Amino acid sequence: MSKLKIEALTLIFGKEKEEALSLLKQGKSKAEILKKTGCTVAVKNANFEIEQGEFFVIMGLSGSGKSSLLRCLNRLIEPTSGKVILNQVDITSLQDQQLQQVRRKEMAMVFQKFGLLPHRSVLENVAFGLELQGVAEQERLEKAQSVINLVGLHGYEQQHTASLSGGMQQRVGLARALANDPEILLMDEAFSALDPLIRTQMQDELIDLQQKMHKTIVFITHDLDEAIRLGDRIAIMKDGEVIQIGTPEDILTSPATAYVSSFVEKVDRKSIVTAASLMFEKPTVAIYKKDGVEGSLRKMRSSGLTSLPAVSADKHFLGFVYLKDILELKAQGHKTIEKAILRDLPVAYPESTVEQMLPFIAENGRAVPVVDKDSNKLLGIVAQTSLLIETTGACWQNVNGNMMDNLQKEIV
Ligand SMILES: Nc1ncnc2c1ncn2[C@@H]1O[C@H](COP(=O)(O)OP(=O)(O)OP(=O)(O)O)[C@@H](O)[C@H]1O
Repeated sequence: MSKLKIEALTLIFGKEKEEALSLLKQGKSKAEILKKTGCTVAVKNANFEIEQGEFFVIMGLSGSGKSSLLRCLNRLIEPTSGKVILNQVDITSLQDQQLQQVRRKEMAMVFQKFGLLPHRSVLENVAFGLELQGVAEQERLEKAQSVINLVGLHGYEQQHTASLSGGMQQRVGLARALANDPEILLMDEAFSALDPLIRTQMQDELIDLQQKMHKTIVFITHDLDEAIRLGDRIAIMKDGEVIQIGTPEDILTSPATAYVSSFVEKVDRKSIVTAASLMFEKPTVAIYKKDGVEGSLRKMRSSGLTSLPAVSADKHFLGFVYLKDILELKAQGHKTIEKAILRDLPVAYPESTVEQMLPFIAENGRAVPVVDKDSNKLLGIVAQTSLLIETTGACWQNVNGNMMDNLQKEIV
């Protein structure tokens, strides 16, 4: 069951919203609508669901509509059309008072510009939201103290926020949002103003916090590296449209458009792309002992590969077999392949990353066997070419994609 469901959400800025909306429905572009009506389509027909406890990142360049979309989620901006369904309730239909409740209890927002009260102490800032809600002093100070500890601000309680560094101020902003114990955290470019080192540290801490607290987080960034580090899933926006939603690996390995490809080309994929997305899932190219020397030669001839994995009758990975060794056995008049199986080779698992598979790059170009961790059954093989291409950062879509297709055709 989804925590948050966004249905056909559109946001238009400007006076002629109705006309703009109807032009949008006719398929007119953002630029055409701006020209005809003077209205800006900030969000165009967004549809997606966010799961309870998910870290959901919305990524896009400046002006792509991220902040507008985020602000529609708690109705800081009223959507022009569409629904935002939180825990099965459409919050676009709520009256002011109920909406206040949702904002206070269920969603909290953390901004890039920290929005703190500069001349109040850290403790007072963190307790501020609770104070607005009329929570008694003792209780609010206790709650504030516990989140202060959680975000690593212990010892800074009495300092004025104006005297703190950017990173520390952002922690105060985060603590203030957490003080209400909201179900959902909305974070708008929360770390963008921070120095790179502090930013990475804050990202790590947020991941830790998320794991401890199981909050649902909607996080906006214009930085794909940050999106990939943080997101369980990433939504990529362009010109008000969500053009792709997927896990970081989905987005890196199957970019939906040329636009997304152009982004992902620059990303270091080694720690993200896994064996699961690189492997041929057809261990039909594997050799069984019963194939013997002649059967092995036939499989090698038809696959065009000079080394193939050998498996037992129930598909457990045994080792690799090389063409030259099989030819030698044939020359010696052997019928069985037992002596040619090169055993005790390292194996990869579906979740092994390219980085983890780098030591497998062998001079002789042997493919990497991918096995099930529990059963040791062969699931597929990753070609050395795939590993090399991922490692050298060549354009996966253009080079590897076609090459893999061709190889796959040859093998099947
Ligand atoms: N209050 C407003 N009035 C009119 N147009 C607006 C308003 N706020 C945003 N826009 C326009 O809506 C579009 C989306 O802007 P938005 O700020 O949501 O994008 P963004 O991806 O968050 O960008 P940034 O990272 O720069 O904040 C842009 O074309 C922007 O100019």
